[in-house]
Amino acid sequence: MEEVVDKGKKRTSSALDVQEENGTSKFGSRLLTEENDVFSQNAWDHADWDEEQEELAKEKVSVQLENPVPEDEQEQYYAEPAEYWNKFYEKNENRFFKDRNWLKLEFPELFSTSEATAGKKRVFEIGCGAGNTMYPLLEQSQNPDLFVYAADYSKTAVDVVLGNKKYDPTRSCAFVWDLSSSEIPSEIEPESLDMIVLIFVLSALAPEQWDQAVKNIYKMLKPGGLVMFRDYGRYDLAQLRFKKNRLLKENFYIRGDGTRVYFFTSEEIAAMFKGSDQEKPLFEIEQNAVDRRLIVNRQRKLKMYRVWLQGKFRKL
Ligand SMILES: C[S@@+](CC[C@H](N)C(=O)[O-])C[C@H]1O[C@@H](n2cnc3c(N)ncnc32)[C@H](O)[C@@H]1O
Repeated sequence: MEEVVDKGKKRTSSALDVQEENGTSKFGSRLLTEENDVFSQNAWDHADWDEEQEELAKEKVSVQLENPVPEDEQEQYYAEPAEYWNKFYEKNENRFFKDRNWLKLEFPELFSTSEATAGKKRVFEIGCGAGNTMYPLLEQSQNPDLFVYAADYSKTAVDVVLGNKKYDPTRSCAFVWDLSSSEIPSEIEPESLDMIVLIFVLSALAPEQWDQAVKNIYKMLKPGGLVMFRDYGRYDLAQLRFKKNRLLKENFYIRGDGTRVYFFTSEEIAAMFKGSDQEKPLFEIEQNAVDRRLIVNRQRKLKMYRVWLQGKFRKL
């Protein structure tokens, strides 16, 4: 099992170092029952989050709020955000392909599309990066009628997907597309998809783009189609580690490599998928969970929390 540990080194944040932690069972099973045992291992699942932690987190965030990115520097991060991801993929070459044991455990519905008897299924991985969902799904697929689309607004990321020797145009299609754009991609028919995968991508959008993103997702899914979502939660250690002059807006930051990241609450996610200007909700929420893990640095006696949100939303 891969653990996230704080090596206590000084470093600048990058999109590479903040998104992974694998569990061997649903949301993990390393339970801390005796507080005195806290430094006896490196990580605990379902960690309690008490008032003291909440206060500490708020204090850190209030320092960040008082010291945002200088106003005259902010515009560049809104102007061409995909450029920073292009640089990220140029620089990191193959280091971003992750072995995701948790994917199948957390999203069995996704993998049910790959069963021999599943029939015609269409899945779309948005913000696909290197294809961290598409490739494992296709690799184990027994379903000749499964087709997987993958899109990213970073051309370099899409080139990485296309350049993978496992890329198979008879079973998949990768292309450049921005989730926040006003049109759905020409490759995809309205109401044609069974599932959409959003793993660590909504967090890269600016809050004013959420609405359009959800509209696009809604438009592409069949009625009854499912969204699989996993992303950063409020007060994740990656948020609390941000130093001064990295905050663009509340809970929205610029990493050292120029990529943007938002830290959500589950209430924000629920509101987003209900749809803002609709009386009738767009999606039924089947799961909207907080996955909180306590990460311990035994040497430095430090306690930190990873906080992820995970959701499953069904188009009504
Ligand atoms: C943190 S990475 C996650 C990549 C992949 N989903 C994974 O989990 O490995 C975020 C990805 O979303 C892409 N992205 C960010 N904003 C996007 C947008 N508006 N439209 C499409 N892709 C976007 C980035 O280029 C990047 O590849």
